Amino acid sequence: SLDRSWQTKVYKAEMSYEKFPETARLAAPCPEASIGGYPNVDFSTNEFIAMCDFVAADDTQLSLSQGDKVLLLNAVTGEWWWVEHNGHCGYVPANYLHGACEEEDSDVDDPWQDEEYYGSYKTLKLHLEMLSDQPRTQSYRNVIMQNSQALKGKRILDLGCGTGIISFFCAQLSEPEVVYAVEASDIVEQTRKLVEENGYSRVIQVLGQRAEELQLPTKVDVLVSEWMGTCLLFEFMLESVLLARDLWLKEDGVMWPSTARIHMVPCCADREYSSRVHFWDSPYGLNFSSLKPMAVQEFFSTPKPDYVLKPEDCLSQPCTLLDVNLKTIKIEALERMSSEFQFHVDCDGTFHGLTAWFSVQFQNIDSQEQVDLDTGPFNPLTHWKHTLFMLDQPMQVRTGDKIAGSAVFTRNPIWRRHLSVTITWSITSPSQNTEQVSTFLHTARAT
Ligand SMILES: NC(=[NH2+])NCCC[C@H]1O[C@@H](n2cnc3c(N)ncnc32)[C@H](O)[C@@H]1O
Repeated sequence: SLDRSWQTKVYKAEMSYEKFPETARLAAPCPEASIGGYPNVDFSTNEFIAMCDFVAADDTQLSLSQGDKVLLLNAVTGEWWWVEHNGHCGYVPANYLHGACEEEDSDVDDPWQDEEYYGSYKTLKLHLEMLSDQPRTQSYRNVIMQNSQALKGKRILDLGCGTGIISFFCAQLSEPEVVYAVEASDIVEQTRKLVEENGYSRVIQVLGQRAEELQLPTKVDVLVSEWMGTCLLFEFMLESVLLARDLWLKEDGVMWPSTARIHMVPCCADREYSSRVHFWDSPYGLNFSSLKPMAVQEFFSTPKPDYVLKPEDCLSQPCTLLDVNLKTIKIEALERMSSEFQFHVDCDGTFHGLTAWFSVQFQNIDSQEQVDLDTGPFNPLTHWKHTLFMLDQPMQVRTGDKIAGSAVFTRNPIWRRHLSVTITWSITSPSQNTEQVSTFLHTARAT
């Protein structure tokens, strides 16, 4: 029979390895690292911080609130650690905890990992990938074309301009008074040359600095930026955009994108599950199935940021988890964003995981229309692809079943470009009228 109890899984979305692989060395391994074989946990300090609330499921576990400091007494397994907090001891899921440092600021000397981050944008690789992404780049071009009249004589800030493509669209398709093209990585030297060689030096002013240090002669009418990362938020460049908004956008100024949404859908991901887990059943006729739990742990405790979801693998209509208004959202709201969801399964199949993607909308200046860039499975694929959150244990679901729960996006209190996603869900069938029989934590240790 189908296990109907609540499941919770914390995915630590430290998926930056593709972008700046050096991050791996940031969590310096230490001699004790052999405890339970965690490659990246720094045991030199036994103080850890709870990265999000944890509700004990029984009296052997210890409830914590986000930010609580605990003492690690025994890293019993990769999943459960025996810790002490305010005189109480108990088990806590290891991946709810982040290595605290004695002096908060000294050990974490680069919480934004800016060296790796801007280092990854100084070469052409990522800029080629972004410029080659037609749906992405064409959306910005369409917005500027549709607002060509409204942009006449306006001051525009293009934040994180990269090679300057958005600034070029503004100068080429309209007649703004000025476009401030701001770029912190070394690619900016090339951008300066491109502006010169394309004859836009009178309109486009290239500023080689971080948005955080930006000094402009006046406020601007339009703040346009392509800041979206995997799962919308990853990299948290959004914080820089909101900072620039608060400092340099006029009261009645326009944000492009104007709104941003995260969408999610339950899906079948049989190929992914088979190739990583069922593989161990009988490689070369041998029984390696005892490795399956380790495979689930290793491959499914972080989201897969480059998944391509096919429409036919969706098990229900998608839902919108977050809907952010970029003119009004406050920076502190980014620390923790949560949302309930409810999916009505509309086809029989295997529920392997949940896939997320984002869409952004650009509000026209002089009309109600808007341009929509939707990176989801029903639209042309973009370089962001989709983000797959795999369950540890797939479940059979049938038409009419309901998958309900919540997703919490928790920004990493220490590594400021990272986030964790905690997904809690339960499945109920029309035939079954049982309430949730128990709440148990299904966590996975992230590397
Ligand atoms: N959509 C994304 N995920 N990435 C595409 C835009 C990122 C571009 O903005 C630059 N960039 C990112 N943050 C900043 C900042 N705070 N100040 C200036 N440039 C920045 C970065 O160097 C890169 O060229």
